[in-house]
Amino acid sequence: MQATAPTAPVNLRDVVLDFRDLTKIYPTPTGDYVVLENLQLQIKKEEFVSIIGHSGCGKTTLLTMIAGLNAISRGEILLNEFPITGPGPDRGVIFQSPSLFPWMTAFDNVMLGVEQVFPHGTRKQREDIVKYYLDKVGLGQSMYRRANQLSQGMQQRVGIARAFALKPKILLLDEPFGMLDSLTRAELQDVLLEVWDKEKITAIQITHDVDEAIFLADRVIMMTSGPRAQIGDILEIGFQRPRMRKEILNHPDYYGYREHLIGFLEH
Ligand SMILES: Nc1ncnc2c1ncn2[C@@H]1O[C@H](COP(=O)(O)OP(=O)(O)OP(=O)(O)O)[C@@H](O)[C@H]1O
Repeated sequence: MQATAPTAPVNLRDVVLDFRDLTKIYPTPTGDYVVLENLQLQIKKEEFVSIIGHSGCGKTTLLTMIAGLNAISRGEILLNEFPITGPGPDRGVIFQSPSLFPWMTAFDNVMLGVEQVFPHGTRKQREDIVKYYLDKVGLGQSMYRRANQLSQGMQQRVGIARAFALKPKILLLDEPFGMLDSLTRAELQDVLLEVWDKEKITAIQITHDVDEAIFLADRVIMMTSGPRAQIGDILEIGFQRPRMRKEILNHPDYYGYREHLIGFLEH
């Protein structure tokens, strides 16, 4: 299928990430594997974007290139007009598993990153940042418990607190709730949206869950299946913010959005 990217023109002043002819090729023993080819996309400041697509189409590849952790083969990604060439504190990542130091408290796990990003503040200022975000994700009473004494959902709350506490310009989320049961998943979607609504940083999230994409995103980017994956379609989600789960589920547009996404994935 030849991909098109039917999207409304974006005002260039609002663009924070600009993907220009982005191509990724992995060398393999049987020859080059072209995962993404000539991908074009613009993401706006303060936008929440979800990316969905079949397994193996290149979503994580795309996210790790934005993070600067995976080399770009051809084309470029401009971040505020400058090409991405490596990782930096302007981009924060939340992975499926938050990789905490198990013997350290939730507080110390977040503090570790905050000390690196804000070395010039006072100890008190750094402590206030850590406490503020742990409180926001609902860990006000548990911040001095060791990470290995926390449930998976609580550990991911620490991951969310840590990512926001480092004050990135762009938040990259690689299936952050993929390992959680559906109840915890819904809880953490609410937590994420609550913190994000206050901070309004640009967020790009990979998910396999169409309901999650609709609940969280301003736009859902649908990727075609690889090899040579591109943007197949883009769906604008018009729900007002802040979003309440119950209102969204009862909204007359909800099932139209859902059918659009499922229709694309089943195509
Ligand atoms: N380092 C690598 N070397 C060679 N091929 C790779 C490498 N990393 C990923 N690939 C291949 O590139 C393709 C895209 O992988 P990627 O992990 O980006 O897909 P994805 O859409 O995130 O998949 P999933 O939804 O299953 O997580 C896959 O076919 C994968 O096997």
